[in-house]
Amino acid sequence: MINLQQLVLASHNAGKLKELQAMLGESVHLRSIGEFSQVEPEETGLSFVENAILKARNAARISGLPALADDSGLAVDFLGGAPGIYSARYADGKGDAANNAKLLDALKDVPDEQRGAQFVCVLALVRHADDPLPILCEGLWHGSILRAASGEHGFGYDPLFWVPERNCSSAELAPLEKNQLSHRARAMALLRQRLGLA
Ligand SMILES: O=P(O)(O)OP(=O)(O)OP(=O)(O)OC[C@H]1O[C@@H](n2cnc3c(O)ncnc32)[C@H](O)[C@@H]1O
Ligand SMILES: [Mg+2]
Repeated sequence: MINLQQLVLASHNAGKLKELQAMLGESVHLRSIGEFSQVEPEETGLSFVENAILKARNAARISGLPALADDSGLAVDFLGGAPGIYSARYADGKGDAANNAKLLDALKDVPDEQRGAQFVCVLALVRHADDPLPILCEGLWHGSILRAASGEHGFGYDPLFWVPERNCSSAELAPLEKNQLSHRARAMALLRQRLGLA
């Protein structure tokens, strides 16, 4: 059994922490790895799964507690799935605004019907740093890339991600709504089932 009262989130991204805590509810208290260390591990994996496991193991090692990691990103069809696992580093670490500007520029001549994309989220939960059996859950969210940013909620690429089922960008969704529809919500629903919380 995993002690969910003492679970560390292996992420330095405040947006993820807020969303994941809201999805888990008050019965699970997520502590941020930032309480233990400000050093971010190098994400050397070639897949979301590898990076999620790597981050979870690192956080468990540093904290001595079970750890949950979220590796996520945006896969754009026209770009062959890029930026993918490199989503956070797309504009060489210059941050969300630079990432979004680079994406808009890469797609500036691409017609609407070729602007499909999906958000991907892999959650990895390890009981301890050397856990041979991490729990892995994946969620996808299909949409397309807008021609200009729109909306103030969320984080990262949300202002550029068109949500066809709601006819707005994901940054225009209320946080509660994004947390029911998103890639992260889908991965978390599977994780809750696996943990017997659903
Ligand atoms: O690795 P940690 O510390 O968790 O934080 P990070 O921000 O570096 O996270 P990732 O390595 O998983 O990179 C995820 C990238 O994908 C973007 N992203 C992931 N989920 C998103 C969401 O729900 N909305 C918008 N952008 C998202 C996010 O902004 C990052 O640029
Ligand atoms: Mg990262």
